[in-house]
Amino acid sequence: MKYQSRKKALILLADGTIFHGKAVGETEGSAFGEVCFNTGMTGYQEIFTDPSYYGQLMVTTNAHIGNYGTKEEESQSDSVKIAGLICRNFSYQYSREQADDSLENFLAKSNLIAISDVDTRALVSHIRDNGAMNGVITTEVEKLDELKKQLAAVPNMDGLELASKVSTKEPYYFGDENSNYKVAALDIGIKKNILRNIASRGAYVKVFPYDTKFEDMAAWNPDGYFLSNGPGDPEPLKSAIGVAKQIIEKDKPLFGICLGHQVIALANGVSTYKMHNGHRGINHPVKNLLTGKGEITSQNHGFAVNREEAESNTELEVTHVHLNDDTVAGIKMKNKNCFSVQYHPEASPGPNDSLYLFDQFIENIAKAN
Ligand SMILES: NC(=O)CC[C@H](N)C(=O)O
Repeated sequence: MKYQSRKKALILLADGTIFHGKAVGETEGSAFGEVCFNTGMTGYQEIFTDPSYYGQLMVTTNAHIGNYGTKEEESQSDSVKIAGLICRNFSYQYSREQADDSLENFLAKSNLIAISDVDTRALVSHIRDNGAMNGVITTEVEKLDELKKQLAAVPNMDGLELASKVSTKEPYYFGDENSNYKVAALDIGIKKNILRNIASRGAYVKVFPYDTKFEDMAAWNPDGYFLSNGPGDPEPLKSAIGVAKQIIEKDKPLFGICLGHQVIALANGVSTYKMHNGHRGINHPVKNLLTGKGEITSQNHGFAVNREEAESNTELEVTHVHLNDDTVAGIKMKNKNCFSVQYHPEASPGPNDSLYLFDQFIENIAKAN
């Protein structure tokens, strides 16, 4: 066995609770962030590279992580985006013919701090009962007092703007320029599989940096607009909220996913709030109130749209609800070409029940043209 005497490691939570573990491979150092957990049994590479997780320490509840290696095309962005990994059993060996690397090498390329052999069931129960909180994972177990001080200075996710940390610096194109339609996407943390899903339905996408003005997007003359998923609190995203307001005012086809959905709600004067614990997994049940059908969805969010405000807003209709806790899972505007969902129809990872939403977006664009 390669790592018989692995270094001691631990996770210290903001409330002082400590869980012990061991360093993964050559991992050394400390990583701070908001501790959150994902219950997906597959899709670790997609999760680790999803820009929405920027600044978060990821606890994977599946008992085995790494056992099918990694494969370039499964990454949802150009690098690992989580702040650190906490897992139960880390597999140094992998068995999948198509894999092109081990998870250990994949994470090492990003110098990610990862710890394993943690009692993740106890840790998840603690977070579920006490709510989302910051933490630090470390191999510097002798520096506990210093780490406690540093941890106290880590900002709370509530109120934190993070889209600027993951957004593209320059606009870029995705798809076939001879497509039927043009979609302008505001990158506040976009996942690759969203781009694939829009492009494969006959739209050429231009991706714009998070702080692009509406006029600069409109100058490309797009047929529709897209607001992406992304990390952090939606509330500080004043520029994106302004862009959404202008798209809505012009009644251009607009679709938003997750952070983009929250931005659309805020553009309509509906507030968002930090949840006790977010939804992160690939088996979240949602009901489509327009069709009465259920869908099993991929989710990853720690904020949500205020349901009472959304329901009493005369411009809006709540179209989807989360069946576990009745939170808002989707909205549309009654008299505008605009809709959004809190979850991830592009999956990656997760089920494909909700792919119809991309078809709907393209139909909305077609109707408007
Ligand atoms: N996946 C996302 O877009 C997440 C949105 C937002 N950062 C939240 O946690 O609620």
